[in-house]
Amino acid sequence: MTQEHLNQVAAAVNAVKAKGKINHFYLIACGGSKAFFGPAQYIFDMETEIPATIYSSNEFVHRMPKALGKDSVVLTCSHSGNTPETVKACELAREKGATTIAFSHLVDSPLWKAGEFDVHYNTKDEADDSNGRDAMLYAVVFGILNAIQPNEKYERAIKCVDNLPKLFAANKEKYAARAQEFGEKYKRATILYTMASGANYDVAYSFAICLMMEMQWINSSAIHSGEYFHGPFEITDYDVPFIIIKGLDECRPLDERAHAFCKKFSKEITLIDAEEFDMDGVCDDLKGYFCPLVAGVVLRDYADTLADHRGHPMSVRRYMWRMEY
Ligand SMILES: N[C@@H]1[C@@H](O)[C@H](O)[C@@H](COP(=O)(O)O)O[C@@H]1O
Repeated sequence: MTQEHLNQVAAAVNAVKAKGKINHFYLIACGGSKAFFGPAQYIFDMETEIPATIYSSNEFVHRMPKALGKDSVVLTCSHSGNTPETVKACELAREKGATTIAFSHLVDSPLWKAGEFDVHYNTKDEADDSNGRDAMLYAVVFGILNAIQPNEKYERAIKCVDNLPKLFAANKEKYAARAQEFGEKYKRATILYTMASGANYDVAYSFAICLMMEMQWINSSAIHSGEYFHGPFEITDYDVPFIIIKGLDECRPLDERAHAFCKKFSKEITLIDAEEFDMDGVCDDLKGYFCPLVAGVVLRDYADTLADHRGHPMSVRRYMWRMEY
């Protein structure tokens, strides 16, 4: 991580540390940026008694939770830095006296100006992943946890963040052939469901709403592995494709159960079993937390090869950023 990035993390963490009391962590963004906060919410939930809630930005703007105030910590993210509802949410939270931390790829963007503490990240095509979005988020999350309830576990987690580039490269390589196979097999698919739970649920969610619906115009929906049995499993059939992520956290039994049922009736399951991930350098008690980051990188490659086989670039949009909405 560059010194500049380390300074940004330190400023955000120190601001949270300086608060006498924290009543709530609010994690606010839209679409893929909202999904980015999923694992962070899971970590806060498992590691501290302070509640952490994810909001879609516009819902936050319209709801304005009652507990929001000077004791709150608000994390926002906008890749472009320009999504109006995210900027507005950050402005309102700051007006209410909350400590606002804004993640964005774009320095000096409207979100950057709205947030009190700004954290920049690189995209995956730039420089290296050590200043990437996942690295910056985990450095802030574990930094905050270590500041408010010091624990050597968080120090190990912060060290693991430096290991992310290696972890990502190893797993991309490990899954490259499977990604190719997936792209070829499903290039004519008209629907692709994703299933996961726990820390990985939002990886399935962003795969469905961003990578498939937004970027490939393929019908998709993320199904929570626990919720599968409460409605969605009725659509299971031999020709209905599912991507199932089996995670490494406390919720893995939910994924196991969904997979065990689904494979009886669907012949179209793409299983991403995190037990197979190369997690070299990640301590056992942290694997569940780092797993969604690896799953995200692997699934991005699955989507990229699919796009390639379909001849439909991931960058094409019909409506997004092209008109008023
Ligand atoms: N795939 C997502 C979209 O779902 C989302 O609407 C957008 C939010 O934008 P931003 O992160 O710039 O606020 O980001 C990505 O492109």
